[in-house]
Amino acid sequence: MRDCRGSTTSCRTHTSAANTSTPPDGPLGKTGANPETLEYVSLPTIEADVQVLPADHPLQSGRTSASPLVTTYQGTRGPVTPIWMMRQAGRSLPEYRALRVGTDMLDACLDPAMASEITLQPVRRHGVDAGIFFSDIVVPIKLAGVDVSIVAGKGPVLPHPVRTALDVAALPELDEKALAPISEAVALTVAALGDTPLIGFAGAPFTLAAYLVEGGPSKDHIAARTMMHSDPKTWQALMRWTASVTGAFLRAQLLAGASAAQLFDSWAGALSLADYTAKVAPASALALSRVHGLQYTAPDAATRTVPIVHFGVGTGELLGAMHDVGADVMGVDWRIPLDVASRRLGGTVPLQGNIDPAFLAAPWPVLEAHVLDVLERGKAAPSHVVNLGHGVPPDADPAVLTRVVSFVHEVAGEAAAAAAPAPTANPAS
Ligand SMILES: O=C(O)CCc1c2[nH]c(c1CC(=O)O)Cc1[nH]c(c(CC(=O)O)c1CCC(=O)O)Cc1[nH]c(c(CC(=O)O)c1CCC(=O)O)Cc1[nH]c(c(CCC(=O)O)c1CC(=O)O)C2
Repeated sequence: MRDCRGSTTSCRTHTSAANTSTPPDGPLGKTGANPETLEYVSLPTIEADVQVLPADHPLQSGRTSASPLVTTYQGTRGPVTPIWMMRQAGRSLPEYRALRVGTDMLDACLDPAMASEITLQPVRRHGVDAGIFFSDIVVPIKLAGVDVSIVAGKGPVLPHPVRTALDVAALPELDEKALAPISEAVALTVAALGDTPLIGFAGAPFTLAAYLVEGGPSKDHIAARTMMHSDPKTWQALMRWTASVTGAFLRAQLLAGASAAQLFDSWAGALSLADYTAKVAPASALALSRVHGLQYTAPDAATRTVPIVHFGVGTGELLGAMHDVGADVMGVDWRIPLDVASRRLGGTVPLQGNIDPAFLAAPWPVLEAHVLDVLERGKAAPSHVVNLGHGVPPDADPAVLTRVVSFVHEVAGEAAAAAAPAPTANPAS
């Protein structure tokens, strides 16, 4: 949790202890990258883009600042263990499938009324503790003017992969006015959500760059990892571009009313720790610098920043490095138990996760035992928001998802009741 109390002008990004030098205007702007060698020498110190959230923002007006999600992300354990699920909106819901008939995925993302309605569907149905904005990680790339589409059953496809220095130089800058449909959809959603927080999200620079270089989904991201090593200058320019568009996308969602942010580096698990730290982390820090400085006054009068979650798949070895780019909360996939993840993070970082999506189709007693195990292991962290270890599978049974949400709320409620002091018999006498 970053509490900017006492800070007059800025709240800086989290930086690594190794951060010693700050050469002016390196390849990532005012960062710690060495412009001579084009190698990152340390995590950058980047000045956050400071801005006080508008008075009617749900965090500033107090609608969501004391919600279970926000306070748990800030490290406080309350009587409710909040739960939401990645991909809670979308194909698992019949109401989504009905609404999407005849509308292309990216068109749906850019139709404010439709994106808002889809975001609200799982909140109404499941009673989750947050909405996740319905969009996609490639939306800001599309809004910048890059040719990208989402092919059903395959994922994002780019007919012109970005492979050379010229390709990178030709990438169009994102005109932030193009983000208007995103801001509009978020504003509509937040108005309907009341005191339930909305989470904004974006893809991290590496995961986006991997799509751009490969031209679509791939197993091992070998083309992207090859560019990283064989043409570091082009790689850095590409990472700078992706950091810029994705940072702007996330910032627009938060300014328009989202109460928390999640950065997805879904494919970072393909990287060694050394490559992640040297070639990727600085760009993720740069993207997050666009949202670190968004401040509000909390109910306890402290100046706080919007909570930021960082999530990746297969990133058990990278947890510390991914936290160091400036995350408040670490999302954990199903591969390592939460108590192990917490230990790796020094026991000080709020966690989110990590029900294995494979259990959703198991008989209820098997799923129930798994959820209880996740809740128990989550106690090792300062606080815990329940989620899946990755997205809801498209064929998941929505009734099972609702049951998991009620069960998590119930178990937490029972634990809180058991911990409360026993009521005194006949207090009047
Ligand atoms: O298969 C994949 O998950 C990756 C490829 C893929 C992406 N968008 C896509 C697809 C095709 C598909 O889902 O079938 C295409 C995509 N994005 C989305 C949907 C809706 C759905 O899953 O039914 C769909 C399927 C659309 C359809 O065919 O109807 C929406 C989406 N993507 C995402 C989010 C954020 C979230 O999960 O909470 C959200 C919105 C929130 C929500 O649905 O509740 C995030 C996303 N999109 C994407 C990635 C990259 C990850 C990866 O490539 O493994 C990631 C990050 C992640 O899930 O780890 C790219």
